[in-house]
Amino acid sequence: MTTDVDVVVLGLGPGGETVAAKLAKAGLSVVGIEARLVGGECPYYGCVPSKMMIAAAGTLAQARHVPQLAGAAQVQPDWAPVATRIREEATDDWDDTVAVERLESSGATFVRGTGTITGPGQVEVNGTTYAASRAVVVNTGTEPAIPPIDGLADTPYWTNRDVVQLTELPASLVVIGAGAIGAELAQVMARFGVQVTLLEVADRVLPPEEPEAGAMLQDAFVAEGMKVRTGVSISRVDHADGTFTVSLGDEQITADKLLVSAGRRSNLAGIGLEHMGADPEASTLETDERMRAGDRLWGIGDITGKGAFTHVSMYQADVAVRDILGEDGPWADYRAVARVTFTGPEVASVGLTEAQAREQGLDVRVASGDLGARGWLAKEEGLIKVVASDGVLVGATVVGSAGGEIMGMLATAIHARVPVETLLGMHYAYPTYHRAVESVLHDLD
Ligand SMILES: Cc1cc2nc3c(=O)[nH]c(=O)nc-3n(C[C@H](O)[C@H](O)[C@H](O)COP(=O)(O)OP(=O)(O)OC[C@H]3O[C@@H](n4cnc5c(N)ncnc54)[C@H](O)[C@@H]3O)c2cc1C
Ligand SMILES: NC(=O)c1ccc[n+]([C@@H]2O[C@H](COP(=O)([O-])OP(=O)(O)OC[C@H]3O[C@@H](n4cnc5c(N)ncnc54)[C@H](O)[C@@H]3O)[C@@H](O)[C@H]2O)c1
Repeated sequence: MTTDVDVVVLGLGPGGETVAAKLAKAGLSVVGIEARLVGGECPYYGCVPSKMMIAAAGTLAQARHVPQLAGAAQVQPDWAPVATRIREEATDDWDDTVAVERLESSGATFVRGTGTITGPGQVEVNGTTYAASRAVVVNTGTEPAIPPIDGLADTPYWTNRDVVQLTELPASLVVIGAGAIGAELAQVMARFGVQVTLLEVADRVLPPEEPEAGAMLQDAFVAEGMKVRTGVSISRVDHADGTFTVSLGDEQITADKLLVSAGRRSNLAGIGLEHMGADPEASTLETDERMRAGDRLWGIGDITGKGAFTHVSMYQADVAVRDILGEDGPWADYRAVARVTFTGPEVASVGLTEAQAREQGLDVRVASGDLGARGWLAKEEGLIKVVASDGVLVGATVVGSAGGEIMGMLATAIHARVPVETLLGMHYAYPTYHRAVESVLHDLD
């Protein structure tokens, strides 16, 4: 059976859901296809439950800061309120009825199932072919990547999808991978009293970020009692009698549970991209500034490789919507992609790192400093680093409890190409955290 529509959206992560709803509201006939839950990884297994966990763990950390500044406080962690909030307030017990109703109320048709592109503009799901006259928008996202470590595949390891569903915590946990997922979840577990060992193959935690940021975060992890091992090579993983054993050559690390957070794999293979002229073997879907990936084909979200973040997926969704509706831009611009790893301290960054700016052959100036008066008042260590070229900022990193918020002004400066001279002429309220930006900018030359 074939049904004619204007647009098919394949995969309804944050971007796909946005595209489907906005195009339907604009009057197009839209079918949205989702194999699992409408909204994708972020609301059910990613950002939302993990940030609920982080808010709870951060509260414990604040209470533990009391002796340094204000006397004594007793802290008795309990996972039950976190598990309940995730179930009842965040995920509706992993039920997307509300999201499906929201989508359908926009006028879109929803189909639950695994869709496959079978020809130009044609997507098949559950035995029906939808023929799109205007666009197929692919937003199929990612799955946890499981590294090819001997023995690992045969063990009952966890991924982020298991950790967010926990009702009880283990006594001990090994975490493989200290990217954003590993760093955030490992610290939550540690703050709730789990004995955590974090293993990272690269020479530092959060390898894509500035080395100074990774070093500061690693120190914070160790100060909170986590074991952190960088530059490791895991030779084997075993599971017997309820215990995981992770072998680093001759050395063995044991724990009750194992979390694999070693990166993500794009859901591109097997979805039939070759029928619309795209490479089905590629790890990312190549898109232009309008998010076009071919004739009548658009791609958005993590699969585009432009930053695996909810806000990037939704930004790209808006670009694709404008293009499909025949509107003018603005088209996609990735100079000032902002990102925050919500650890304690937060690691927030925007634009290029110093190394990336140098690789691009830019005439680079850098400066860094601490959190100034506010950091001293709060007894808080932190870092602000800026990367400038030709009189404007091209990158910045902030490490601190309010790192993501301080980074906001730096993102504006990079996005709008505000000259450093102009930034130096503005007012910075005393004693805010962001006032430290001014001193760092003064050190640029
Ligand atoms: C633990 C964790 C924490 C995170 N925290 C943050 C954060 O704080 N901030 C942030 O910005 N980002 C965060 N992220 C990343 C964020 O979740 C993703 O960038 C975001 O979900 C955007 O993904 P997406 O739009 O590409 O699609 P996804 O959310 O991956 O959704 C894609 C959807 O497509 C469906 N699908 C796949 N193939 C098919 C098919 N053939 N047919 C039908 N449906 C299909 C899938 O079932 C899925 O629901 C986090 C991720 C994780 C795992
Ligand atoms: N706060 C946020 O915005 C947030 C939070 C979580 C995730 N995310 C997004 O999701 C993406 C995926 O996160 P992720 O942490 O899974 O991936 P990642 O690629 O960022 O990190 C994976 C880490 O695992 C390490 N690794 C890989 N194989 C290993 C091995 N065999 N042994 C030891 N270490 C190994 C890698 O070197 C890397 O540092 C992130 O890049 C980010 O874009 C964002």
